[in-house]
This record gives sequence, C-alpha cells and structure tokens, in this order.
Amino acid sequence: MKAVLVLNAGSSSLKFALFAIEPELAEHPALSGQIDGIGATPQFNAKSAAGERFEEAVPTTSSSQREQHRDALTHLLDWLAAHNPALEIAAAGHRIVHGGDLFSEPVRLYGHIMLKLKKFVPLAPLHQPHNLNAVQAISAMAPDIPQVGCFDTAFHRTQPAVAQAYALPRKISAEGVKRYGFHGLSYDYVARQLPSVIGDKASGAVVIAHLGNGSSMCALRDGRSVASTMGFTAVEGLMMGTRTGSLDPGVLLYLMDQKGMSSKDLTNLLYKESGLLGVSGISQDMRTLLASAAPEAMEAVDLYCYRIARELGSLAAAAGGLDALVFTGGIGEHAAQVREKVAKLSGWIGVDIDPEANAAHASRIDSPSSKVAVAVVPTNEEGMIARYTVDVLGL
Ligand SMILES: Nc1ncnc2c1ncn2[C@@H]1O[C@H](COP(=O)(O)OP(=O)(O)O)[C@@H](O)[C@H]1O
Ligand SMILES: CC(=O)OP(=O)(O)O
Ligand SMILES: [Mg+2]
Repeated sequence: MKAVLVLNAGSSSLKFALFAIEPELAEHPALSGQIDGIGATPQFNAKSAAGERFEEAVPTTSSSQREQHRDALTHLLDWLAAHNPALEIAAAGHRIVHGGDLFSEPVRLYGHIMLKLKKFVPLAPLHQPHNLNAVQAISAMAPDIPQVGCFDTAFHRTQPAVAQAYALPRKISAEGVKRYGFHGLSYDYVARQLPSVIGDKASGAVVIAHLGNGSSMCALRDGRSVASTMGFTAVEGLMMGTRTGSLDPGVLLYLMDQKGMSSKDLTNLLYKESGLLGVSGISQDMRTLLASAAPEAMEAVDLYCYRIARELGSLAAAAGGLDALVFTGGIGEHAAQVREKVAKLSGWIGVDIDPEANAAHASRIDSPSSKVAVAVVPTNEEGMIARYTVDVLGL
C-alpha cells in the first residue's frame, strides 16, 4: 500500500509521520515519531496507530551535526522498511519554514527550486538548513521518490501590504526585508477545523494562538491570514521557549556597543538563551515551569501570558474585532493555566472562559456570557503536509 512520508526537520530533531494514501489519505498516521538529540546522542522514538511504542538509540559514526542528520534519516528509512513493509513510500512531504515571497503554495521540489530556497537560510537559521538537508538526503538515498515542500510562510501571503511592512527605507524593504510570518501550516490546518467548532464565527475576526516551543499568533478574517506576530524571522512577536520575541532594537545596539557582543553572540542570545528559559533560569519547558515552586518560574509564565494578551489586543485591531480566540500547539492545547491567565487579562475585549471546560481541555471553553468564542483545537502540521503532498502530486 502506498504512503506519504512527512518530515519536519528541526535543528536537533527530525519529526516524521507516515500516512497511508490508499484507498484515500488517512486522517491519522500509521506511524509517527521523532529522532531527538541530533548533534549529541540521537535517540529514536515512534508510535504506531495501534499504540505500540518503539525507542532505540540511533547509531552514528560522526560527531558533526550535518552528518548526524544524515545518519538519522538513514536510520529512519531503514527502520520504516523493517517495521512497516506493507507501506511503500510513494512521496515525501517536507515542512520548509521559509518560502519568502516566492512561494504562496506548496511546490514539488526540483533542483532549481532548492537553489532558491537556499537563499532563505540566513532568514531562518534554526530551521531552513535542516529542512533542506532532509530533502537532499532523500534525493541521494531514493532519487525516484517525488518530494513536496510546504511552507510556514505561505499561509500569510494573503496579508495586506501594510501588515507585511516595516518602517524602513524603501530600498531595504524592496530587498525583501518585510514581515513574512510563520507557523502557517498549523494556522491553515486549524482554520479548516474551525467551522465545525465555532460555526459562523469562523468567518469573522479570529485570532489563533499557536503556543509551542516556537510561539506565534495570527489574526484571520474569512479564514485567511491578515496579520501575525512573527515577522522577518521566527524571533519576532511572542516570548517563546528560548527566543526573546519582540525586543527594543536599542537593546541590541547597547549590547553590541557597550558589551562588545558579536552577531553570533546576539543570535545565541535571541534564539537560544532567552524566553521561558532565560527569564526563569530553570527550563524552557512549560510543564517544568508550571510544576515548579520557584518564583522565577511563575514570573516567566506570567510574562509569557502577558505578552500573549498584549498581542491579542494588537491582532484584534488588525482583524477589526474579535469573534473567536483559539488555542493550539503543545502549550495551547495542554496548559489550562496558561489559557486561564490569558483569558483573565483579556476580559476587557469580551473573553470569559468556563473553568471546568478549560480544565478538561474541551474544544469550546468559553462561558455562556463570553462575547468571544474560545476554543482549543489540536494542530496537525504533519496531516496538513500529507494533504498538500497528495494534492500537489495528484496521488
Ligand atoms: N501537558 C502539558 N502541560 C503544559 N505544557 C505542555 C504539556 N504538554 C506539552 N507542553 C508544552 O508544549 C511545549 C512544546 O510544544 P510543541 O508544540 O510540542 O513544540 P514544538 O514547537 O517543538 O513542536 C513545551 O513547552 C511543553 O512543555
Ligand atoms: C517557525 C517556528 O518557530 O517553528 P518551531 O515552532 O518549530 O520552532
Ligand atoms: Mg512547533
């Protein structure tokens, strides 16, 4: 039976899912999992649709991160062939974080398209190089498998020009220094689920909060993106697991001029040492922080929620109102305390949640008196990529 392999390659992880496409595309993967710890000690985890769990170390001959990525993919393909011989990989679909202005739709990946996508590596240093390496590794190992790239930026190309602009001199803007927005595969998936969860409000003014390791929010009208908190890179906007989110650019000038920090130091600071991890000094993981008694842990969580509530006001302005607020992503789907704190700060705009529904992670958590529908919708970036891949290739 034919299947689509979906890959989402991050800096130190390779997430995968295998979806059967016969007789039609399956809603849930037959197998899914990830290889974590690439660059250190890679570890493979997977689960089957039947609930079987697998865990093993990934043998690697190199300490280089690039080679470990390749070893991880070889391990994955061998493992899939051994564990699911009935499913033949007919295509591969990739999450590619940056498609710039060039791609507003998923595309089949050929050599000339890969060259264009390489140009975006400096704009998404944590994601793009790994996304592209995964495509190249599959081409080398299995050149006959067609591959499709699905972009995090594509969903936001419907935004009006004013939402994509920075107040920079025209020459710099014309070179492509503008707001692209990310997490588009997640927003696209969630937006498609909304009519069945919030009815007619799905076509009104909606804000979706994708709260994971990377966190962002998107304002939608008629199910289309009109504004987002992430901009030129995936560091703008909300506070994240290890990223600052928006920061006065004057802080960077100060750190360069007065503290002698280089661009490499600043990249580490902005992407890897800040956010929940930096503010708490404890962890980037929301579960750990919510379970901690340390005041610094709660300070980090409070700042995270405050930033979400501030951006909600800004996005409601961009959408021209607020009919619905939707939570998704690892934190949005599972952290009832985060949703509760955000809702408390957002009473002024008509958000009120039902504590029991919230604690139960129900799909609708607004109280009967709430003016705004409040929903929890699990995201499915992998399912969205499988759908796009089947559609682009006509499988
Ligand atoms: N039950 C839970 N309660 C609170 N936070 C959770 C829970 N499950 C996952 N999370 C948080 O979700 C975040 C990871 O989100 P996820 O969307 O999986 O990330 P990624 O961006 O890596 O895909 C982590 O901060 C994790 O602590
Ligand atoms: C774009 C982005 O931030 O992605 P992730 O949430 O996977 O880090
Ligand atoms: Mg994510």
